[in-house]
Amino acid sequence: MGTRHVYLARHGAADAFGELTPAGYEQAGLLGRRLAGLRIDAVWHSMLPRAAASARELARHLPDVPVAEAAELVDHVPYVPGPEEMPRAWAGFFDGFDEGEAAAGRRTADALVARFAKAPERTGPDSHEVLITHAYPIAWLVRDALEAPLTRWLGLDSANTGLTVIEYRAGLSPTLVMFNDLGHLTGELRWTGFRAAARP
Ligand SMILES: O=C(O)[C@@H](CO)OP(=O)(O)O
Repeated sequence: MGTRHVYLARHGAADAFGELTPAGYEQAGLLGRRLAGLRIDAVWHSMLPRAAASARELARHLPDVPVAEAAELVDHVPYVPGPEEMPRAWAGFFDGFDEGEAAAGRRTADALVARFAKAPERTGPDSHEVLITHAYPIAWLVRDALEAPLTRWLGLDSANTGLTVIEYRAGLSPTLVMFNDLGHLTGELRWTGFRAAARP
């Protein structure tokens, strides 16, 4: 049965202007080395500079693999919970979000799923794509794969270059193979840009 292998990663660490930092380049290079042993058909990236630079850097380890922008991978808030489903801890986060922004985010989220989260034909060939994007689109694709409630994208954070793998097969629920794996990073690079409060 044809399997669509999707390797998702958040870009490397970025500065306050959204540009990749030296540590971010190192993280992206290490992710490239990790992926170098795999068959990869294409690298797609968000149009934002931190994602585009990460994709180019990791692709140095993937000779002859095409690298291209995909509009659906842009950073966006995929779903704004309604008042009755809003987790209390997140309520302040959505202050100032108007309906137009929420609708635009939802359209992008739908387009993201339509393009990258669909199973191939049952008899189709395997495919292997790397997507370099942002924390919220990754959270949305994981939520979609788990068929979890729409609000469940909240709290599914990714570290810089954290690797998430999802496999899609016709007629089956998607398989979440790994989430936010940092096995390619060592030492301080594991923690650069990491947002969890429990940093040692
Ligand atoms: O700002 C953030 O927290 C995330 C949201 O997706 O963006 P980025 O992964 O680009 O840092």
